[in-house]
This record gives sequence, C-alpha cells and structure tokens, in this order.
Amino acid sequence: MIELHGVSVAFGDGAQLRWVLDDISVVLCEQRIGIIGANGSGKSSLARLLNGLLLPTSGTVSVDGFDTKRDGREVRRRVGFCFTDPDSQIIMPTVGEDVAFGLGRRGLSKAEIAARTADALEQVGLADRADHPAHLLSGGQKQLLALAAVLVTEPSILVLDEPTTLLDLRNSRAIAARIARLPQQVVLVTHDLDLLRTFDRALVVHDGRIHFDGSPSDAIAAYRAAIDADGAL
Ligand SMILES: Nc1ncnc2c1ncn2[C@@H]1O[C@H](COP(=O)(O)OP(=O)(O)OP(=O)(O)O)[C@@H](O)[C@H]1O
Repeated sequence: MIELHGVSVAFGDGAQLRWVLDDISVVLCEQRIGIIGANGSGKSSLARLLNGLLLPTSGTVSVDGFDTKRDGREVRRRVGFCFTDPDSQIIMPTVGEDVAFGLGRRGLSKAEIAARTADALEQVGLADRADHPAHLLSGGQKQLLALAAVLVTEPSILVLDEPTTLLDLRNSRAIAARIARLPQQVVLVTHDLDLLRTFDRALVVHDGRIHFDGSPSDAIAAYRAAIDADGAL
C-alpha cells in the first residue's frame, strides 16, 4: 500500500522556484491504478515519488509503512519503476545479461541468477531471446525487456511511466496483455486511455493536483471536461 500525505513538490529555487505538485493526499491500494492528465500536469513527478526517485519537498510518501525519505532502500525493493524510454534502462549487451544485472550484489548463486533471469524473460515472452543483442530488439521488445529487468527483482508494486508511448498498436497491445497478467499491484501513467478499461481506479492529475479520483470511465470523462474547460481543444 502506498500512502501520500500532504505531498508537494517544487523544482528550482529563489525566483526560479516552481511548484509542480500541490498538497496531494491519497492512499493507493487497488491492484490496477491509472494516472492520466495533460502534458506537464505532474503525472511523472507523481509516479517518481512512489519509489523515491523523487522526494517530496513537503509531506510524506510511504510504501508498506516505509518512508521514501528515510527508508529508500526498503522502498526501492518493493517498488519497481519502468521509464518511458527503455533505452535509458538497458545497460548490458545481451537480453539475458541485462535482466541478470538487476540481481547483482544480492549474494545469489549463478544458478539462482540464471533461473530467475529465465523466469523473468518467460513472463514477458522473451525466453527465446536471452542471447540476443539488447540494442537490436524492436521498440516493443525493448519495453518488454525493461519490464523483465524490473520483474526479476521481484517488486511487489510496479510503477510504469507511459510504457506504450513509443509503440505501435501491436506492441502496445502486447505490453498491455503482459501488464494485465502481472500478479503485482500496478500504477500506470499513460496517455493511452484504452489501457485503463480494465483498471480498478484512475487518478486525473491537473495543474499539479488530483483533479479526479474514481473509476476509469468517470476519470476519462473528468479529464475530457477539464481539457474542455481550459479551452485547450
Ligand atoms: N527535474 C525537473 N526539474 C525542473 N522541472 C521539472 C523537473 N521534472 C519535471 N519538471 C516540471 O514539472 C512539471 C510536471 O512534469 P511531469 O513530467 O511530472 O509532467 P507529466 O504530466 O508527466 O507530463 P508529460 O505527459 O508531458 O510526460 C513540468 O512543467 C516539468 O517541466
């Protein structure tokens, strides 16, 4: 369970200080939660708070009772994060090595690392690509690899920041299908409103605040209404 209490985030300082999230309090415990909203509204900042990639300027964020400021290590063990651009996450030459890399410094035997790597690749449908050069994968396969590299660390919560933005329809469907089968709690930032159809809950972020919180269909309607009210369409 993720809890945010009175969370605000500012970037810059002095005359350059800019608040991008404003007094957010929310408890996230459903299995599938979407975050939607306009460009620059604060969605990624909100997502990054959830595993301590970004720390609140004021207020607190906790995961299963562990505070992201005080207990960063415990939080990162529980919350895996996938970035929009998988290239920024792929580190090693081959697919298998890249997934195994996440298990370094855990004191696991070679056999355990190999078994967990194979299992993570199986989960995302890349089991036959272990020896393939990671940079030669397609965009969709790279997204799946980035997901496997997070899954191998066995997080109980996954935060995915726009995992289908770079993908064509076929690959985004493949990612959506994999996400749907994951046993973990998933918090998904997306502009692809179709992805939320089967979700339990969706938050609409608007101007750094949670503008709406409820069912995905009501959230999409609230998002459309907010954009219309802004005169942006
Ligand atoms: N590290 C940073 N330093 C300064 N400003 C930042 C930083 N990260 C984000 N911002 C600003 O915070 C605001 C919210 O950004 P954020 O990436 O959270 O929005 P978003 O809703 O995810 O947008 P998008 O849909 O375009 O990805 C933007 O105005 C952005 O420029």
